[in-house]
Amino acid sequence: MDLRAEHLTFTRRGRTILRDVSLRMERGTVSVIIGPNGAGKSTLLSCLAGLHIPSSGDVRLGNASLGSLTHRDRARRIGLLDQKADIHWNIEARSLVALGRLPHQGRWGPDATDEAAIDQAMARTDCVHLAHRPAQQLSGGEQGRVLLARVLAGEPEWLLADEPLANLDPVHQIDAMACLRDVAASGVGVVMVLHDLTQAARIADQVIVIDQGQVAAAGPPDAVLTPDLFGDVFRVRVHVDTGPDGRPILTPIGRAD
Ligand SMILES: Nc1ncnc2c1ncn2[C@@H]1O[C@H](COP(=O)(O)OP(=O)(O)OP(=O)(O)O)[C@@H](O)[C@H]1O
Repeated sequence: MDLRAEHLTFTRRGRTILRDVSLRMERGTVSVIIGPNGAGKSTLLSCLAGLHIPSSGDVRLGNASLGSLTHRDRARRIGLLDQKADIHWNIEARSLVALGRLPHQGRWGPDATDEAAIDQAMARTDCVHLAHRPAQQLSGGEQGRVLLARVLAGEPEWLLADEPLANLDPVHQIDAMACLRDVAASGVGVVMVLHDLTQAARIADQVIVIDQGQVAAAGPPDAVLTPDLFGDVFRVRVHVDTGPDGRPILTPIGRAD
């Protein structure tokens, strides 16, 4: 079952933030959205998660319009790791992760399946030792891992993540990327916003470039991440190297203009 934006336009306070965006993402693959600041990437992710209602066009999950799903069904099927997911109240890290199971729970609270999903999500994101720490007191990177665990605990069909590597140190960036790749390999559709071009080139099956609210390009990394794109959309020159694994390393080295 795929996730599609069909001629999606989103207007807010008289400004058109997304214009006629059409995209298709498949389960079991990783799609990475890149683009300059303010291009509309986070807004697009919110539309794909069903949090913003399109001004025109539609977002469809298989044959169903997102707008036709109940909140609970949508929450079960789509997990969103938000860029601005602040932790506003004092709660232990494990209890925060447990919130990710809410769409699955009956009236009697978490059962053994829920507890196992919570534990597994915390293990995958290296958070087990943080379980009883107040989430507000964790570092930015630790909070990021706990919040990723919360989304994973919900075992969604679709995992949408806005800059999931923000604040993570190198080893946890590598672990998070491997975790998201594994999640996709298990059949989940992963869609994420990244700023790091090298990480995008390494993990993406499909790279989606958003510029000024429109799709500038979409396709496999090799086809999309070209010198022309870096110059036209990002306005930088990029040095391309090949890593020991044969995959590209992309380093912005100067302004294009
Ligand atoms: N609540 C809002 N009200 C009005 N305009 C908004 C709102 N949220 C976002 N915008 C505007 O929509 C545009 C796209 O914002 P968005 O956050 O989607 O961009 P982005 O590509 O994710 O940027 P960044 O890389 O800086 O995170 C920006 O011009 C932003 O100012």
